[in-house]
Amino acid sequence: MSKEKSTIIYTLTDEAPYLATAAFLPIIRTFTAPADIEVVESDISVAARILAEFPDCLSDEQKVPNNLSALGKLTLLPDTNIIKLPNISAALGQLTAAIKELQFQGYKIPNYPENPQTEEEKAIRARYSKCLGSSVNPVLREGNSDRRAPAAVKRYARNNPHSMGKWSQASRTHVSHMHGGDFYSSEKSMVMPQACDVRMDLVTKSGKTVVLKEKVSLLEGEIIDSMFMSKKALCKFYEDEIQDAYETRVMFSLHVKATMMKVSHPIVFGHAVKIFYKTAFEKHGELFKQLGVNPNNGLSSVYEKIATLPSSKREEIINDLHACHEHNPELAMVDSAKGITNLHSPNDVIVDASMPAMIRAGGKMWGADGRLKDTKAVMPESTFARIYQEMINFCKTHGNFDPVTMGSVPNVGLMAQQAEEYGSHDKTFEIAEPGVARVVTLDGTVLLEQNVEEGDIWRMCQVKDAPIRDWVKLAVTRARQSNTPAVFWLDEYRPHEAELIKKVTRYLKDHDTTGLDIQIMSQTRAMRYTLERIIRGKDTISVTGNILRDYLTDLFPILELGTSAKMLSVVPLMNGGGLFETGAGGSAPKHVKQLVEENHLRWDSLGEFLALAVSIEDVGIKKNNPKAKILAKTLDEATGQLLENRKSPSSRTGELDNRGSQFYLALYWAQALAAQTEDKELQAHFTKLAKQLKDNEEKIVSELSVVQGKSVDIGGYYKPDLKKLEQVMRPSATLNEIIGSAK
Ligand SMILES: NC(=O)C1=CN([C@@H]2O[C@H](COP(=O)(O)OP(=O)(O)OC[C@H]3O[C@@H](n4cnc5c(N)ncnc54)[C@H](OP(=O)(O)O)[C@@H]3O)[C@@H](O)[C@H]2O)C=CC1
Ligand SMILES: O=C(O)CCC(=O)C(=O)O
Ligand SMILES: [Mg+2]
Repeated sequence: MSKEKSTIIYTLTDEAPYLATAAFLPIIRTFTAPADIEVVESDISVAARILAEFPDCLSDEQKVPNNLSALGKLTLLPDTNIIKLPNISAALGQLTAAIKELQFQGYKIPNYPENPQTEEEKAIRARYSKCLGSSVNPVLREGNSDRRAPAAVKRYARNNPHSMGKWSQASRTHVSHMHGGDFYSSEKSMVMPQACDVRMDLVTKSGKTVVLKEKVSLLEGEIIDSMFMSKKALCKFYEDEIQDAYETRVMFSLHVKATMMKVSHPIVFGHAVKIFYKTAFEKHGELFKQLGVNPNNGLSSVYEKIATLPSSKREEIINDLHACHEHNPELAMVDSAKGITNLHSPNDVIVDASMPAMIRAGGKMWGADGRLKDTKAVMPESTFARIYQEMINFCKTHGNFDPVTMGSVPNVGLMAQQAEEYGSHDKTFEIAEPGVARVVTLDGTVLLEQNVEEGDIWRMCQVKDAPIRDWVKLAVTRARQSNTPAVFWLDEYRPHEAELIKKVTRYLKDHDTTGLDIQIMSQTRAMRYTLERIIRGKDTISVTGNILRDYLTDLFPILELGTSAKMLSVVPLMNGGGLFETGAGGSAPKHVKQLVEENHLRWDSLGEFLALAVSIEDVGIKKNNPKAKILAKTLDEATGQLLENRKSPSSRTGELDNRGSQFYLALYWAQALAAQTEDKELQAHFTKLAKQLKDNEEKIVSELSVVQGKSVDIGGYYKPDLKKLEQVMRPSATLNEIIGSAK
């Protein structure tokens, strides 16, 4: 075996996964040390990213390195091995809350200038905007996405089916999307015949040329798209849908992804807020403007900004807001107990998680009275909304899916090198005045142009040729390795996808596809085809663009497994390294609340366990490290044991939680290492650990459970205090002692 030390980089992120890491890292290090694998941390939490942007405001002790940028560079190297946990893609409310907390902790960073006037304020805002929305994933995902439910996980779900709401043919739940004026209907696309630099500008009706983006460097073969969403059409759509929901007495809900589509979707969300609360916004428009109310941050922005007003004025506004509910449909709730609606904050309802939850619940969402009801799920962009309607149609006809018998839908997703929507963040603009929006080469040739009006959202997306080739290759590899049909979900009527289809057809010829079943279908057909197979217990790989990668890898796992936390989520980096993501879901804010209030962490670290196994296996293969290979294999066995013995965390306080589940993983892993005979050294080492853990099982489990039920202090939400966190997350002295001494 090579004696070279290998490194796995373990990211520190936010919220529940960060809490879980505080307990899990010491365990990991105890297991990897004998295989000469060093596990190093890299803090890419939203708090760390903010601090890294403002070294000039911090004392020397407070300064932190820009880990994200360093990791971004490492993703280009073949040796890189990163485990990436879910992180906050901050909506503005989350960003400002994090800033406030850091200021409170003594970091002298500036306030977020919501309405920057001076050059200095504009510069501060530009720095903060680097921490907004999806700003980690597009940097690290230098490869395409391979997400699937491992066999043991699928088997567990079949043997222990989660609850599923019943679908009725009489359900009135449906999806509403725009039929014109959205990105889909305006999209133009082209393939770059050669590399060149372009700019994005607006030639206004009054004859000015406003440069919106000075330079975008494009490569030969790159697909670029220009598209816009019409503000007029969007507002008319909302008016009609709100009225329709009111007349037909069905609940209204809005589903966007304001975090990942960090420029366009907050605007899309804000228009819904302004239209739903139209009379109040009309009456108090001037005052709201003065106060700096930003509807793109949801109704919570109104409540926040009016807090300083005299109580009589405040009450008047609140009454006017409430009055809007009288002539409007009922709104779906995020938290009915607290009166928090679907329009409260743009990061409360994130489409990839919210739509599957609704479909799993039989097409229902919570009403203000705490009851589940049918809903009009409004998703303005028609591009992908239709897949959900297709699934709803299917459920109405066939009833709910059965986790015991249903097949599986792994995904191969295009996302490398800021593909598609990931690359649109700095190329999305709210148009200030009517004119022609253009993508122009620096020598003046117009490549794409469209007429836009004030308030329209115009954007450019791009996808480079190399990621497309890699994506096709990954699809063929997965189809071959799993002997499963693969379907490219591509719509020939969408200009961007028509170009993709041409490339896919061409690049498929580079591979031996004999005996493989690989097809290309529009999204709705692909959904229908996949569902016809799923109810027959058959698996189908979905090969999709970036948005559907995101949507489908929550949708199918939530239906199949009850959660997307149990997904294996691998990003084979294009230059040979590996990015191993954990699960396919987010960072579960409500889990933190439960920990702080009741000292119970329901977060399931199964995603981390699965990611760790493939990450260690990667070390084993690339570094020719047989001990690592054994560690990976036995970790997989341990994960299987954990599922079989039902040692996953429970959601109920007092029962086994994340920490207990991690203890069992350690026990089963040590036992599996003790049982193997390939490596005597590892066997001897872990036999002792396995015995100690087993002998103390009862004591450890009791130490982990006795602390539950009381509130705890972790010293911060976005930047917890390390000592306090360690105390809370590692409450078993016995376990700590055994893990510490075994290293
Ligand atoms: N890869 C990434 O970095 C991603 C980051 N995010 C970020 O995460 C945050 C929250 O996003 P949201 O859309 O609310 O989605 P989440 O996936 O965080 O939450 C939805 C629900 O899913 C369940 N869940 C998710 N993961 C786990 C797990 N490991 N163990 C147990 N239950 C789990 C929980 O439901 P319950 O408790 O009811 O069982 C949770 O409340 C946002 O800030 C978002 O930007 C979102 C997606 C991906
Ligand atoms: O990048 C993000 O903001 C979210 C990513 C996500 O939801 C996913 O990868 O599933
Ligand atoms: Mg997602």
